[in-house]
Amino acid sequence: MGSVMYSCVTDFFTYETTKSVVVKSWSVGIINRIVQLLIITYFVGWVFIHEKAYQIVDTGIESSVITKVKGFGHHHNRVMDVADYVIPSQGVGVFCILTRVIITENQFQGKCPERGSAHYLTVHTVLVQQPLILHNLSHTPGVITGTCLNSSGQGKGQCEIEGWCPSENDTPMLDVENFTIFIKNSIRFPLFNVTRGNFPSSMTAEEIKTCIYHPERNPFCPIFRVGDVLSFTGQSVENLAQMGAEIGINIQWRCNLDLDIQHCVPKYSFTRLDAPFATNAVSKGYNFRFAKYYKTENGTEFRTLHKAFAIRFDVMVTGHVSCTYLCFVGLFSQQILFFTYKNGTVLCDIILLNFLKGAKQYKAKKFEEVMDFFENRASPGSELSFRAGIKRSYDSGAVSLAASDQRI
Ligand SMILES: Nc1ncnc2c1ncn2[C@@H]1O[C@H](COP(=O)(O)OP(=O)(O)OP(=O)(O)O)[C@@H](O)[C@H]1O
Repeated sequence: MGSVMYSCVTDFFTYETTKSVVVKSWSVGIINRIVQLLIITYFVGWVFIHEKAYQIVDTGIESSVITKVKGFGHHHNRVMDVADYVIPSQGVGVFCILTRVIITENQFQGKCPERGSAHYLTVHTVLVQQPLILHNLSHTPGVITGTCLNSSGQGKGQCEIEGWCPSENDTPMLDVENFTIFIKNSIRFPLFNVTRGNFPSSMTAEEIKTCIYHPERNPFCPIFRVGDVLSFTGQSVENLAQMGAEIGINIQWRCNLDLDIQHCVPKYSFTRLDAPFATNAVSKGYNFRFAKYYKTENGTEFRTLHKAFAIRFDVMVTGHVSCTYLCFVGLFSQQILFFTYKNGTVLCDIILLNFLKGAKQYKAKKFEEVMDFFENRASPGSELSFRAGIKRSYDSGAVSLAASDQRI
């Protein structure tokens, strides 16, 4: 029993290491060195210097965006505020600021002339010729009844529609240039567990209320003037406001964690996202309709229809974080344990082959010298030497092997 225990313990306290065979061959040796040189050149030149492989890079980012728009505008002698011209009003990352609204008040169900000009006259022509088609036309504000109103007697006039009356009429509005947008963006790089906000935590309420973003003078102010944002896109502000548009506000986080975390700051850029349609003949900008419904005292429903031209802002966040391996290990010191475990065998080999009593014998076992069979055949007696196989002679420290003339 005792001897079994003893053998278990001695079996447990063992160390395993790999055994290498050193082949002294010109041909294989040259190929080996050339391949090694190519691999080292590839790693140093391409992987390390060009691709910066000594850095850990991650583009995964978690982000949250909150917005708030402020400002006043005049429309039909009424002062409009944020509740009137920002949709939705909850302060999300994608929101619309109305720049022009066609308001058609007090619409009741009934029959009335369709408003507008040339477009609807064409419809009227079609009406006379093919009445059935008209029930399927989606661009009329109601169902066309087939009756022609206000006719000038020359085939021109207005179609009668059945639906919400009166139908909408074009009127311009709002000057949005001086509205301001507050953007609150918080991000996290999950790989490194680093969190950042788009304005300094030391910023006071006074500073935030008085600052306006400018790429050089005030790059970290989170308040953006609408007129500035539109002009940063390089587009005509009047055109954008007139027809509506989609504007991208990109917040780019490019952080190098080898530097102080204070250098991890946002960079803003602005683009017109619907630029490919800007010069189209149709659908140049962005607009939509919505209605507010009411009831009269006697219970009849009526509504106010809004056709809104709006600038839709889309706040997008992108991230790129880098860090060298040393910085990574510094951030995650528990990783060092794994690193140490992996490199434990290397350390043990160094001790075993250089510092322990009998290091020479261990080396002899670990590195076995074999002479090249074909090269050795050229010299007399060498075949025997090869068959004998092996000479295990090592200098202490480096693995230097000497050919043997010993024959068996
Ligand atoms: N669009 C904006 N333009 C200018 N300043 C703004 C804008 N939106 C918010 N702020 C200011 O930024 C600060 C932070 O806004 P936040 O909405 O978090 O606080 P608040 O005190 O509830 O804001 P509010 O002044 O709307 O009541 C406040 O001082 C606020 O006045």
